[in-house]
Amino acid sequence: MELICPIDQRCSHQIAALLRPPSPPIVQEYFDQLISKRKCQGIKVKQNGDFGKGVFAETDFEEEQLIFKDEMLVGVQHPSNKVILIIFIIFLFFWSLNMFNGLHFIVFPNFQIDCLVCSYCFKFIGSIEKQIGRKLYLKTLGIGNSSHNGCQRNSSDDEEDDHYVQNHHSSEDGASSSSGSTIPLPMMAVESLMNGELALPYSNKFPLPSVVSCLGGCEEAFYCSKSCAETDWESSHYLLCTGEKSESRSRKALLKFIQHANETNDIFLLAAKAISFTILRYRKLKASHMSEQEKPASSILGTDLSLLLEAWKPISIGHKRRWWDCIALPDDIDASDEATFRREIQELAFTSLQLLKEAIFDKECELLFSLEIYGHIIGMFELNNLDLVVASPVEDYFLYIDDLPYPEKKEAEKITQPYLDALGEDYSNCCQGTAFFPLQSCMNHSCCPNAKAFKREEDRDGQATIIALRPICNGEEVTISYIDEDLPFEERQALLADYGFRCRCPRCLDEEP
Ligand SMILES: C[S@@+](CC[C@H](N)C(=O)[O-])C[C@H]1O[C@@H](n2cnc3c(N)ncnc32)[C@H](O)[C@@H]1O
Repeated sequence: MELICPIDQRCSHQIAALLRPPSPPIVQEYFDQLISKRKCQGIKVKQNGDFGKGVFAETDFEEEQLIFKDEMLVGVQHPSNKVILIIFIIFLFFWSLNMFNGLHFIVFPNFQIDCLVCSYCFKFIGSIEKQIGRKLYLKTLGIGNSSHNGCQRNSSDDEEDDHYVQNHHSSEDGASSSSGSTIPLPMMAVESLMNGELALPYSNKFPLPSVVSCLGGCEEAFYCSKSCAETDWESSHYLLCTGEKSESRSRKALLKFIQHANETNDIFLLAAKAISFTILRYRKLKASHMSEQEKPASSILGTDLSLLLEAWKPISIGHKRRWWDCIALPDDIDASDEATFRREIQELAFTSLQLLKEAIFDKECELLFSLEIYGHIIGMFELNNLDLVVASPVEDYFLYIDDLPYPEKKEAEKITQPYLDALGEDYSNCCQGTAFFPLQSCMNHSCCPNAKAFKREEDRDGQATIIALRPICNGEEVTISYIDEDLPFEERQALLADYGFRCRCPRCLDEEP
């Protein structure tokens, strides 16, 4: 049965206008402004390279030098890395009623655990005690799915995306729990961490910003500052908040949409942010346009598409294809089943879109709710996203204790070791998610790259950080590797085929049989 999206049928011309790449002068102006805003004047986005857009050095860079940092346009923490707070609150409620009084020890199953981070900039927030206490609480609930330690990619992620892992320091040596499995802790000990009664030794060496609540009152978003809370609210959360002050059309529908995304693919949460971001930009543009013209809304109906095109510009600039056309065929799907697989992906996107439409539909921006647009937004994320990784201060804390001189270390460990044992290997879990970075997404691939996406010790938020792998001269293109470039030629080409292209970097041209 054919999927029919009425908006696609009715508005095919306007949808084609939204999907048409902006003209080169518009693209240039957009990136020049972005580079100036980011204060990364050492680079320029050029459009006339061999592979379309690319990032070029405008100065010389030394090996290991920071080339630029890029702020995400939209990003999400993976649901498996974040507590589902509704369950958490129910748990706390029963606990406050002393309904768990009979339970004197918490049993810690081997589940992946959460990181409490700012929902806008992804910095860790609260305190070392809150981070640890919360992790231990949640372990008792068994929230999350499969456990994987440290900051490695989820096994369900594509192997070919490994280049996008922004590694940070390894936790191979240093602090460790006394056994591979976790050791239960008395409930009181965990509770006193959570409510701030217990201060762990030396935790003041790792201060974290206090937790700021969501402006809409939801229990899913938390921030490191009022400014992050306000910026997130204005850029997309206003429509996607599930709290009392939510401006969504239906909170129930929104919860359904979120649940569906959590159960299927969190790329839908990112797509929802992109749509909400565009709707809110459109409303702002329209309001300022109206006040400039001093005319009522009805009189500028004819210019709506141009306002929507302007609001959509940051998304329109990203390289994109339809999700179900560009997604890599998983290894376990036979080539003869490819058409069915792609069809199922399209149906999944359609289901998600219907749920989102019920939750935040806006008649004036209805083009954004067409399946064609939804498919292209998700496809853009599929082709351009970078893994979001922020190292955990909890790991740093335990490493610090481990590095203390002997008498201090022994004293401190009397208190900290039971917590480390209860956390087990999960003590080093970092914040993980996925995000779209406008400048970084212009970087082309090379199998002999001169740069890498890499977080340094001081990079403790969700920004993308690009570092020179070797000296780079003024005028040279800055490239990263999307895959493991140490693989042989054919394997590299096979992995890059999943990105929809055959590599024509100097090394591949040289190695081509
Ligand atoms: C993330 S985008 C990079 C920016 C892109 N050039 C643009 O114009 O938006 C990746 C796309 O750039 C092109 N590309 C990047 N590196 C390439 C390479 N080494 N060989 C051939 N095409 C490449 C491919 O079309 C690929 O799908």
